[in-house]
Amino acid sequence: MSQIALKGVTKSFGGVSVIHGVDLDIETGELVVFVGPSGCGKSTLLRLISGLDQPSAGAIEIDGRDVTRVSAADRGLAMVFQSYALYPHMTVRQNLSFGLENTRMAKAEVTGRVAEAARMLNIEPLLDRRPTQLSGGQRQRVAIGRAIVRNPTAFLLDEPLSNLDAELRVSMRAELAALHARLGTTMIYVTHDQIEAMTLASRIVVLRAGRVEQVARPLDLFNRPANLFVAGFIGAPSMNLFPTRAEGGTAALPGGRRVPMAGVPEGSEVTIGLRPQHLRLAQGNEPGFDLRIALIEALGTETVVHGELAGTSGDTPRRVFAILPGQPGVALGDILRLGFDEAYLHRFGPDGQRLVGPGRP
Ligand SMILES: Nc1ncnc2c1ncn2[C@@H]1O[C@H](COP(=O)(O)OP(=O)(O)OP(=O)(O)O)[C@@H](O)[C@H]1O
Repeated sequence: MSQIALKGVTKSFGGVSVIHGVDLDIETGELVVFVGPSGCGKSTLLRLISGLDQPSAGAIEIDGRDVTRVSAADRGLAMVFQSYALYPHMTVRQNLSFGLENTRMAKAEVTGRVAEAARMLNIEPLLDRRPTQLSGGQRQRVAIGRAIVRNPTAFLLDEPLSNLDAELRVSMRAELAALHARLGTTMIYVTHDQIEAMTLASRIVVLRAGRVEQVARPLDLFNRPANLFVAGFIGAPSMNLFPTRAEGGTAALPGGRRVPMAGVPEGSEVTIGLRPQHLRLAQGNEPGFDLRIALIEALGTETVVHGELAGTSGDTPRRVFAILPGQPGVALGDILRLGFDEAYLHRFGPDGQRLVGPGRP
């Protein structure tokens, strides 16, 4: 039995439908991350699970109990927001204990839980300060501490790190991963940050316009995107997608190289995907396609090349990204011939869904 289950959950605001029949099962102890473009419904879905909003149709179950009409306070979940939402007039200690005192918990129990959370989050020296006397990272720790002391069934985190600077995000990300491993409590986490999603998640839920596009473990999502949307959304820079046509069991890529494309009707419009990191400088006479370099991002460990397909006709030349290892010594305007291994090809059918079959992952 899943711990948190969404069954046909739908949400409309003033007649406008924003969540369209979402089904989702989350197991105990998972860290599930919601990702998707701005406005796709990540926060709305989290608020529906938390009980801050009510679904228009469908049901939400926690530990087998239908909680669809149960108030947020009685669902046993704890929410952590991007904005921290700390009480400014209270000390850190009071911020941590306030919610528990309201439940009439015994004082000794409250003190014990606050001390344990403060120790876990390394905020013991800050207990007598007010939020204005804390850095952003410290405030976020307090917000997480306030969730921990409640000993919730699950944590719901809405972009908890997005107000922090880049360096702090990285360290807080590691702390959150360690915290999750230590507590073993289910977490549902909304983020815009793909690195956060890839590194933290047990499974990622990719949403688009209020619908689930794919639910999978991070590397499965990267290696086997279910459709063109997920292929283009996961991975930065994005997967290169080449629309083409199936002819005689093969399909042509720019530059003329033909690759196997069995199992689709002759003449179908298909798409071939190649990740930037799977393109490499062609060896000898190896067939490939020619890219004119339009931009170079030299990162030291790797070089991201933005190229235009040489010989592309029409007004907008096709952009192709390649990630080359190290510092290959390329210059703007150079023409590179890029090759690839067929094992790395992604194939999508006329409906945009991944083509799977013998010999294809
Ligand atoms: N209270 C509301 N009233 C009306 N429309 C709303 C309300 N809350 C959200 N929406 C709409 O629902 C859609 C989903 O919003 P939501 O905030 O869940 O998206 P999101 O994926 O979290 O976006 P972002 O990544 O930008 O935070 C949007 O079109 C938004 O405008």
